Amino acid sequence: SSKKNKLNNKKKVAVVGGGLVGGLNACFLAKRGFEVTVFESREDIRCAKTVKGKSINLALSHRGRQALKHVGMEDKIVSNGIPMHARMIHSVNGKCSPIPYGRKGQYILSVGRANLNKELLTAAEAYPNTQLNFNHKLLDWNPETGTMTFLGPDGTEKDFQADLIVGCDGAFSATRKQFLRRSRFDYSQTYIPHGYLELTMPPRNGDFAMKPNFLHIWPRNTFMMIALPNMDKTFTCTLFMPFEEFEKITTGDELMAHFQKYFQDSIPLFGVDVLKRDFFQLPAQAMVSVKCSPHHLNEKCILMGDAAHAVVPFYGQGMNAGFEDCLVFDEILDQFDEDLSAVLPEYSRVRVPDDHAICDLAMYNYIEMRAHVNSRYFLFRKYLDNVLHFFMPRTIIPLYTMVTFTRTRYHEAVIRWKWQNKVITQGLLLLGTMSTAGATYLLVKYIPQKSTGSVEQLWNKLLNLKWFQK
Ligand SMILES: Cc1cc2nc3c(=O)[nH]c(=O)nc-3n(C[C@H](O)[C@H](O)[C@H](O)COP(=O)(O)OP(=O)(O)OC[C@H]3O[C@@H](n4cnc5c(N)ncnc54)[C@H](O)[C@@H]3O)c2cc1C
Ligand SMILES: Cc1cnn(-c2ccc(OCc3ccccc3)c(C(=O)O)c2)c1-c1ccc(Cl)c(F)c1
Repeated sequence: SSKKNKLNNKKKVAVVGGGLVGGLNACFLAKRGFEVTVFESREDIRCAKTVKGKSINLALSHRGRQALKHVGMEDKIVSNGIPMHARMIHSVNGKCSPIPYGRKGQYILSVGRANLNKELLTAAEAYPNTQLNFNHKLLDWNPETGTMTFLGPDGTEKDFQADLIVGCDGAFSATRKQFLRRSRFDYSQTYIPHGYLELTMPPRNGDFAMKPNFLHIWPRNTFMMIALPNMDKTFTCTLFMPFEEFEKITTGDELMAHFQKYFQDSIPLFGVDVLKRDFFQLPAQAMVSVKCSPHHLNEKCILMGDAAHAVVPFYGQGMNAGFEDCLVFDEILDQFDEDLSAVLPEYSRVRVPDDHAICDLAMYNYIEMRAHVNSRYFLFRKYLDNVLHFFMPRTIIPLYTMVTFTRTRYHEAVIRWKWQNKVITQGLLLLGTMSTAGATYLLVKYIPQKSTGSVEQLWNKLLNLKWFQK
């Protein structure tokens, strides 16, 4: 309402971090009429040539799309993404097996990180009540007054006052520093022994080297590789290996021997020279999992995105969860009529269990894939999921489907998944018991006469047992 908007313009909100979640949050908050100021430590990536750092492309799925849709960005982002309707599982022998994600409409999108970040910054900047400040690095802030201190482009320190600070400054958040000084603030971080490295698979004869509308996966237990398509007909392949394995590969020959053994089909698609160039260009990057609680401090500050919950990338949900943070916060602002003293605690109460659940799910996937998942197991599990879901669509919904294609709260998806596993286990047990009983019955019935006495006695004893009559 205009009255509310008039009131809002008085609320000054500082968004720390102009990455994916900070960019989207700026759109949400500006759309609501707040006076939004974004502070980003890096330069404006829209002027920079290339953006080094994290993954070059990402899987965008339902949760992230719903958040983008709320600020009118979904169509633009989706139009620049490439749909992946199925996984393409690459076996060691080079065989490729597609497994659909679900019904026709269920697909995930490969989107370019840099382009997404640029689009979000441009969309935020389009609001008259938004200002973007680049080359501004948050040094610290005062929880009582809300005064922030930034290191500006000229190397001098600048203070800034806000009614609300939204910390979207990533896994190594400076905003979060103040939280760590508070009593009853829980914090944990875990580095996993795997690192990741990005390799580019060039086009072949002017077209994609592999089928583009798939999430390509080479599951090799300890080693995994995935490939997501880009608009320029390249694939960005991410190789996940323990750091100690990366350290063993120091020469081109060692690299080729490794790829011959585990990812042989990909060698002609990369080309030996490209593979060697990309592999030795940058060191493998670390992956950290961060959990904390609560996500707010007083009614002054709220953490969202990786600043609140950095997840290992084995579910393709980090950005989607961060985008959903923005949507949940917006929903609670509506619920409590923007009364921050109620909104911030409610946001932590509602969102922390879900952000912790996706942290745990991503780590579970990592451990499960590292331990069990080769291509045969991957295919078996996903076929089983799809068959059970086909015959009992309302009873059995694969966990990946709940996480990726619905907005089922992450922690509720885990509860339902555990219940489903119990149903499946008991179902299999019952099936086993019935078939054993059936087999025994047929055995007893058709065994030649002379030897049936003892078996008959046994059979009657079995039938008289209590547990048979339940
Ligand atoms: C290899 C890999 C693959 C991934 N794949 C996927 C995927 O497929 N799907 C998915 O959903 N997610 C994926 N993710 C996760 C996703 O990248 C993150 O969840 C997402 O980038 C989080 O966004 P964010 O804005 O919270 O943090 P970031 O993207 O880290 O942005 C933080 C911003 O804050 C700025 N900043 C930092 N400190 C300060 C400071 N002191 N002052 C001012 N600014 C500051 C930084 O410069 C940066 O611009 C992947 C991550 C990795 C590492
Ligand atoms: C970027 C992105 C988007 N989604 N996923 C993803 C993750 C896990 C999956 O299943 C786990 C599983 C398979 C088999 C048995 C148990 C669990 C599936 C699936 O079901 O297709 C898809 C990824 C991804 C990210 C990193 C690696 Cl290493 C990877 F392989 C895929």
